[in-house]
Amino acid sequence: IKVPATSYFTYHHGGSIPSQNAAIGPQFSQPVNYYGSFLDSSLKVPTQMCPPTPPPCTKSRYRSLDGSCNNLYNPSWGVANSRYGRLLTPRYGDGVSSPTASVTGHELPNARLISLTVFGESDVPDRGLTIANMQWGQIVTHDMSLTAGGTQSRKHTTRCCTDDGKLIQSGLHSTCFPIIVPKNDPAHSQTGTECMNFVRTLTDRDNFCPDKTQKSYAEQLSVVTAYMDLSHVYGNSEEQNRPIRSFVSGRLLVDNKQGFEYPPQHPNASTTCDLQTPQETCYLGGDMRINQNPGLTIMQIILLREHNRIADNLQALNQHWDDETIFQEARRINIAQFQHVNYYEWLPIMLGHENMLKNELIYQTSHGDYVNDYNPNIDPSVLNSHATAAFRYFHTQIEGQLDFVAEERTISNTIRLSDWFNRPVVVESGDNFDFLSRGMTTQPQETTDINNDVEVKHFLFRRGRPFGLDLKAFDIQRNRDHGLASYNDFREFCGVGRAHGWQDFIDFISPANVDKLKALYESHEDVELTVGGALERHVDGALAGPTFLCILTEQFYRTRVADRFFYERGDSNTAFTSEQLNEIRKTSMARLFCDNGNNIQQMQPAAFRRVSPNNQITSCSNIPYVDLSLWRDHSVPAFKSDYTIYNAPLLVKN
Ligand code: HEM
Ligand SMILES: [Ca+2]
Repeated sequence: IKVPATSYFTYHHGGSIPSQNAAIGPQFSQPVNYYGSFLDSSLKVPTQMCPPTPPPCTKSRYRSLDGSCNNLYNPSWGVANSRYGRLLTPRYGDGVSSPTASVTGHELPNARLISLTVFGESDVPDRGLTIANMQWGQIVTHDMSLTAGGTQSRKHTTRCCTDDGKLIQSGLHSTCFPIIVPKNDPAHSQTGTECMNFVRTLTDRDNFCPDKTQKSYAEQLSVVTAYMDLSHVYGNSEEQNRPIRSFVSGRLLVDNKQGFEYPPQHPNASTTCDLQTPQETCYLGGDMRINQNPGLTIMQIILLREHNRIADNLQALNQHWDDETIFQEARRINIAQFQHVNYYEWLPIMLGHENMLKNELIYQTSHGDYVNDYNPNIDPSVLNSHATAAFRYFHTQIEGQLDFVAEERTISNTIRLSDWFNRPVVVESGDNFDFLSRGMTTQPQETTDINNDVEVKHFLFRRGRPFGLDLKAFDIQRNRDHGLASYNDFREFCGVGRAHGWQDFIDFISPANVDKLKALYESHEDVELTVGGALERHVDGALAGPTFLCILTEQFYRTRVADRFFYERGDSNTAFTSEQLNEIRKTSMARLFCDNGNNIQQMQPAAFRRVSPNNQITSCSNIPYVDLSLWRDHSVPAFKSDYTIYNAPLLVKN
C-alpha cells in the first residue's frame, strides 16, 4: 500500500504545523505543542516538597541521571516525573480529566468486549523475526516511559475490585477505573470474575505545586527519563542509582551466583515480585519493571553485565581512573551501543529502513562520520499517543510459550509465560539463562497483526489463579484514561485523511473489521486510536499502518534530534572520537548475547532475525565486536577536567 502524498513523510521537517482541514469544527482536536514549548517552566511536585528552582546547568561531559540539563535552554525537558507530550488536544469526557466518552455523551463500549470481539488470539509465528525482536522492543519502551502511580509488577495497592473479582460497591477510590467483565466472557465467566482492577495514571492535577503553565485539562506523568539513556539500567535519580552501584572500579552492583553476575536482591521483594517462598529471587534494577517477565529480565541482565564488562576493560586500560570516571565512561559507551542497536538494527525492522532514511531518523553514514543535527527547540517528551497507543501495538508480537534451547538449537523444555510473571528465579537456575537466551533467538515472535497471545489476553499477572488480566483491554482502557484524541483525529493529523463516515475507514481497515467496529461504537468518531490504528494494513516495509507509523516515526525522530548527547554527535564536549564512533557502530544484538550470556558460544549475526541460509549460526568469534582499546587514555584523567554532576532535586516522589 502506498501512503498518501500528504502524509507524515515530510511533516516534521519545515517546522510548520500540518495544514488543517477547514471543515473541522472546534469539537475536534487541533494540534497543540507541535514543537512543544509548554514544558519549559516549572514542574509539578507534591505541595509539601515543592523544590527551589534548580541551580543553573553546568556543562558536563556526562548525562545527569534524571535527564535534567540535557537541554541547556529548557533543563527540565525530558526529565523523570514530567508530563507526556501531546500532538493533539485530548478528548476527555468532561473536557478536563474524566475518561473519554462517546460523541453522544454515552460511555464507550466495554474495553474487554472490544478486545474479545475485534482482536483475535491466534498464534501465528512470524516468518522472519525472533522473540528477541519483541523483547528488545519492551526494553526500548521501558527506557522511554512509565505511567505514574501504576505498577506492572504485582497486585496494585489501590483496589477497585475485591480479591474474588467483584466490583467494590462503596467508597471506590477516585483513581479507580475498573474494567467490567462482560457476562458471557469466555474465560472469566468460568470463575465468576466480574471486575478487572484498573487504576488511573497520575496527572499534573494530582496534588502538585502551583504552576502557571497548568492547562485547562490534565496531562499524565511519566516517571522515567524520556531520553534513550538506559535509565532502566542506571535509575532515574541519584536515589535510584546509589543502591545499584558498587562504587568500586565503576561497576554496577551484582550478586555472584555460580560464578555469574545477577542484579542485587530487592530489599522489599514481596512488594514487587510474586514470590512462592520468601527466599525466592527478586531483582533490584534501575526500573521497577525488571522482574516482569523472564525475557525482559534477561535483557536487563545483559545490559547490566555489559556495563560491568566495559568497566572492567576500561579499568584494565586506565589504571589511573577512579570509580566515578570509569562508571561514567562505561555508562556513556553502554548507552551509545544501545542507541546504535536501536536506530540501526532494531528500528529499521519496525519502522522500515526506507522510511527512517527518508525522515532523517538515520543517515547513510560511513566510518566515523558525525551526525550533527541536534535541535534544542524540539521537546524530547514521550508522546502520549506513542506510549499509550502506537508503541503498544507491538504487544501483538508477544509469544506466550518460551522454549529452552540448547547450543545445537534443540528444544529441551517449554514454559508458560503466565507461570513466570514477576518470578525472575527462572532465569538463574542451572543453565536457564543461556537456554532462554537461545530460545529467544531461535523461536519466532508472533506475527504483528490483530492477534494477542492468550497468555497476555486471559492470563496476564494471574499469580497462580486460573485467569488473569487482559493486556489488550488494558491498552484500550488506558487510551481512555489518558483521553487520547480519536483515531480519526490522528488520521487527519497524520495526513491519512479524515473519515466522514464508516465507509471512509476501508482505505486501511478491512470491511469486515469496519463492520465489527460499527457494531460496537455509536459513531465512527468514537473509534479509539489504540483500536483503529491496530487494525490498519501495514505500510510497505514497516510493521505498522500509516497512522501508527506516523506517530512512531515522529517519536523516534524527536528522541534522536532532541538528545544533546546522542552518540553520533560531534560536539567537542561530549563526542566520541571518530575512531571510537566507528567502533560503536560495530555493536549488534548478537554480540551482546555472545558477550553477556553465561556461556553462549554461537549465534546468528542478526539476532532479531530467525536463523536462515543468509543468517546462519556461527561461532561468536566471527561476530564483530567493539574494540575498547580505543578508550586507552594517555593524558591522565583528561575526562575529569570538566566533569561535574548536576545534583538535581527529586521532583516528584514515586
Ligand atoms: C511479555 C512482554 C510484555 C508484557 C507482559 C507487557 C506488559 C505490559 C503492561 C502490563 C503494561 C501496562 C499496561 C497498563 O497498565 O496500561 C505495558 C505497557 C506498555 N508496553 Fe508492554 N508488555 C510487553 C511487551 C511490550 C513490547 C514488546 C512493547 C513494544 C515494542 C511494549 C510496549 C509497551 C508500552 C509503550 C507501554 C506503555 C509504557 C508507559 O508509558 O507506561 N510492551 N506493557
Ligand atoms: Ca530514559
